[in-house]
Amino acid sequence: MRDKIVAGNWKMNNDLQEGIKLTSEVVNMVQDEVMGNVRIVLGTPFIHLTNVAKMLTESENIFLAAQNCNEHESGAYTGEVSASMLSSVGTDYVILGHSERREYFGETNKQLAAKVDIALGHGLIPIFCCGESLEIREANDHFEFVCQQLTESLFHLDTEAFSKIVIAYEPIWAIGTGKTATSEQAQDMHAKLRTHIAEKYGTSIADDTSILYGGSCKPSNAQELFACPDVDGGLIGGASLKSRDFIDIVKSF
Ligand SMILES: O=C(CO)COP(=O)(O)O
Repeated sequence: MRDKIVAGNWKMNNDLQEGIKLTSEVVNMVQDEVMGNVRIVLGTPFIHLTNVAKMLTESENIFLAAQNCNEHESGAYTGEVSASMLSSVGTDYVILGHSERREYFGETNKQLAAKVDIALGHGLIPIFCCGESLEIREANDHFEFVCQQLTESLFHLDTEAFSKIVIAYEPIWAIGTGKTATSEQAQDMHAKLRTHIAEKYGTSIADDTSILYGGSCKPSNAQELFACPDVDGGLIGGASLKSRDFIDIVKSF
């Protein structure tokens, strides 16, 4: 059985006080309201991790994610943060290969393969992001493009290591644009990715891999997206910055 996951990606938003306030609102809502069996993940900026980790010690179903890690173990990489540092402060997940990191920081599939390895090596669960631009979709190359992102960054893993990975499909044209993929477009891609995983690792591993959708997911469309058989949750940007919206998305399952 694969996990249902709703992960917030705060991106570069919230100072420490705002992050603490948002976290405490989420923790309280999760305590007070009835919700299904969903793993909730807070993807905070690095500087929040230590504080937020301490706030989550009592919460069994709320987990902590970083938004990136460096691919090297340690050393002279000024300004970077290592996977072992993330683990040492209680981080559970790390978002890797977000399209913003690919676009603005030049991250490549090959580099991401190294980030995935080091993250797993330090006990972090990668939330591996993939997704196509509008241009690629309009050229009808989107299935091939996204499958290749998985092949090049993940398919060197052995079965045991791959079974830990969470995938997030985020079509670039839907991120922060208010333009959500239709549930049919999301389902088609998720099914395609699951088949691609099955061809490499077998159907049992593919069936157990959580594949999240991201891109303008909000309370008004989450229910329809999460009802798709191959959509196992969401990676939420803008709507994760408001506790009520974020929790309403969690409750859309
Ligand atoms: O990039 C995203 C999550 O990683 C999606 O962002 P939005 O939900 O703001 O479109």
